[in-house]
Amino acid sequence: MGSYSGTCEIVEASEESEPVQQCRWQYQPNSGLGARDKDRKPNALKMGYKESLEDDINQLFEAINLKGPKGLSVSYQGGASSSSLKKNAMKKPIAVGMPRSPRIGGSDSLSLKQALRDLCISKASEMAAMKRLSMSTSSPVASEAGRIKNWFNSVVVEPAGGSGLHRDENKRDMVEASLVPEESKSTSRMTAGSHEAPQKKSLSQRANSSPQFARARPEISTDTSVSTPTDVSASLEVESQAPKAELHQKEKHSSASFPSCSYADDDMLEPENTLPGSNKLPERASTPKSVRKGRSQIVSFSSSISGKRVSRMTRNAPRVAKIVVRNKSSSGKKKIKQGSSSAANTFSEVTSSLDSTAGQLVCQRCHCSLKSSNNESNQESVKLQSAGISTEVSSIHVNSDVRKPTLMVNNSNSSVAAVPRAKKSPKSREKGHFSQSSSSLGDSTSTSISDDSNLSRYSCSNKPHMSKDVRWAAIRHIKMQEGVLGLRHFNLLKKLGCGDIGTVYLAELIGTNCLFAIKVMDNEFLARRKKLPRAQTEKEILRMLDHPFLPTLYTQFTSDNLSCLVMEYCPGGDLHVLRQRQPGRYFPEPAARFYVAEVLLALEYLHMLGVVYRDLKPENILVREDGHIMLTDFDLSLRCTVSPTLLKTSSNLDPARMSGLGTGSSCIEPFCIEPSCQVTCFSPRFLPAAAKTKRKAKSDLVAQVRSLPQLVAEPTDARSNSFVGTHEYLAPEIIKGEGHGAAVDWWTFGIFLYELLYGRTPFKGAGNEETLTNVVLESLKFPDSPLVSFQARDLIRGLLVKEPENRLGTEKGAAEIKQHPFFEGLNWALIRCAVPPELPELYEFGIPSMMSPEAESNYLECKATGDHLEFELF
Ligand SMILES: Nc1ncnc2c1ncn2[C@@H]1O[C@H](COP(=O)(O)OP(=O)(O)OP(=O)(O)O)[C@@H](O)[C@H]1O
Repeated sequence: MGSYSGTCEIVEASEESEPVQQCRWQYQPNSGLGARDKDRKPNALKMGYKESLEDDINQLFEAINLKGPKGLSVSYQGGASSSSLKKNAMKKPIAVGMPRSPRIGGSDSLSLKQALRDLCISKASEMAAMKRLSMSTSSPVASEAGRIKNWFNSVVVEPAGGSGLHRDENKRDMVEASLVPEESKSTSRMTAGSHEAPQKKSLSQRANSSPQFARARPEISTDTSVSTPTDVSASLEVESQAPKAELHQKEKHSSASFPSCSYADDDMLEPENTLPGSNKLPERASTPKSVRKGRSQIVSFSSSISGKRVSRMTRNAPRVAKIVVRNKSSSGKKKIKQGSSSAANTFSEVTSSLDSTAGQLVCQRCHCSLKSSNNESNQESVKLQSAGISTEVSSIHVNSDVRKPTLMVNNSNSSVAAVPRAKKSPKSREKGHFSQSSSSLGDSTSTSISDDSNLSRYSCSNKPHMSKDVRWAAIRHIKMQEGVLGLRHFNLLKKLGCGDIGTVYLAELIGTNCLFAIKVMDNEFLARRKKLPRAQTEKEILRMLDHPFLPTLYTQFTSDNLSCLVMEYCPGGDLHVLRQRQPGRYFPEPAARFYVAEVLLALEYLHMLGVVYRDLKPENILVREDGHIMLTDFDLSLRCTVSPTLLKTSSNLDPARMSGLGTGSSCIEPFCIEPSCQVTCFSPRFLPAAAKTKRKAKSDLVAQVRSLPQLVAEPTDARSNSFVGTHEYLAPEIIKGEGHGAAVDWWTFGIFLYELLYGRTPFKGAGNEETLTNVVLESLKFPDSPLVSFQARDLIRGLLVKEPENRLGTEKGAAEIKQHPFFEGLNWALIRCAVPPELPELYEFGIPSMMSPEAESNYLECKATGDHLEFELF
């Protein structure tokens, strides 16, 4: 299947300024327990900056206790003393059920501390808004952001002197208030808009010229997105002057051989076909099978459409942008899936024999150990790192009693790979698959130059949710020893998959037992294909992320012109593969609800960081070992500025009440799991103490929440004309070239939910053209089977509104969607503790089931000769 390389790509300026952390949350040792762990240890939550966590928690508990039992819907045993709380802070996973379930795991006892901790995790999105505020000081909208921030501070932030806990709570309150939807519109501005204005105009004209699109054409004002280039902190580079559409097609090679992979030669990458009318059009990449995986990137509308209504429209229009349609071949997709899926196998094997060393990292270079300050928590910290729950930061100290890590299967040399395992796989197979020679890598990367000269910038200090992950310590340790980190310090165990801009490997940081996913990108290749901006975009976005459902970037460096991103490894395969393995190839509704809910939180967080994701699809959602998700792949994302916009002031609010001081509340507990409090558990405590009944409390709460000042902190007005995404997931406004913004993510979110529930996307046609035509013109239909609830269908209907301005989420962001009845009963704050849908055994994702014997033997063969990895990467 072809893939087109682009000349009209996202070129986003790097945001070098380090975001100021206005609010952080950290987790104490022993807090890292997987969602499935039955025996949870007491967790201590630290909120705020430096204050003693235990003190704060204990104060909070005492305060709660003093207020009497009425507010506590979660039982804890042993009273409110700190010791008893610790003792009884055992927590069972909370089940996410269908909407009819009144509460999640309501019968289970919950750890207050655990709940608080997870509440904080779940509030990462709100924190992102604050982070974004602080980052936007240099943007043209800084003054507005500052004004709102100041206003907020004056209204809700506790005066100086408050404890860190209070301060944090208030910030949560503030952000929560911002999530309450209300009528207004955002003043978010997309910094790159100006670059795309010419294209936008022409594409709009083109779209308008097509009567077929008249009824579906959104009424988007063309003057909403243009900003001057000087505004641009992140820009789009569009070759809008070219009166032609140039399409570069690339066949994605996904050889099963390791480590060779991925990129085709130039001829295959950039075929250019000249069409009449001086327009260069691509050779169509219309193999229906590949449509699903194909992604179109910055393409003029006609690039892949010929004939039919859609193509007529586009052909009538002037071509102003180069076209880049990337279609992954079916074989390529399969290969990628193989790689992705096999990750689980690798993980199982790598971890299968490592229990004994799980709690201790042994450096094989200097024979010292990377020992957690809390040995007990060490293993669990690793267990939970992929789940986004942190434990104590490991300290590094020499340990004369060296514990050799369990030897990994390695058929090449003495390279040893061990890993603090997250979960013991019940079975281990595929011995001998991890044979990449570290020495060969070392040879090939002898000129490693660390990009990450300021490693501390990417240290855990900027990623609170992963701050206790031992991997930070492992990286620091190697860096301290070697000075710079390079590819030679990693033992590449396995290729996980190939993308358009790089290849992802499972890698062990040699001597540390720590596994990472390393994305390796050839800078020369990227430069030749004009894909450096995409790589840069991905890198910059990854650096910003700090969320349980998004990947953590540990470090980055350049080795021999190979740009490497060292990320969190996600062993569970992706949702696309997982869906295929479901009976009927669709997910049961509770499972679908779980996945889309976590994705929604990730999208919300991204939006608050000023990132429009644009490429949502099951393939980009990896499943962690614990069953929670990780949204990946940001190279097609759009970065824009976000200016939290005050939708509604509330002059009649008492600031003291808004700050949550001095009033009782039926929702005082941040760990409340009452469905009726799912939004308000983060809201200020302002309900009158006299609220007797739950119903009364709820109605009062709703009324008072409605009276809160409200902000929208998502980029509701961002605009781009790039043609990006995957055909079946493309929003109508992208296809029509009328400019798009964050609403495209809500469209794709609707497609995503539809696919999970029905096993297919709603507008899929026989080929790309038909699919695109259907997206724009066909009305949404639901199959009779499988049976899907009214709430789910209603949500999909709200999301798949063709006019973005009328689409659910467009005006007020994720908050609108979260409040849909489909999610009723789901406690967003505690979803991180919910029991994920059952996963097949990890090893079942592996190579044998996905790869032919022939391919597998090639794979092994190549691995054994992987001395020149760098030459075989691309
Ligand atoms: N952190 C990770 N853990 C495990 N597997 C990963 C991880 N990141 C990526 N992968 C696997 O590697 C494959 C390639 O990822 P990559 O992001 O480079 O390509 P892609 O998803 O096809 O997107 P693109 O073409 O835009 O780069 C993915 O399909 C995924 O299966």
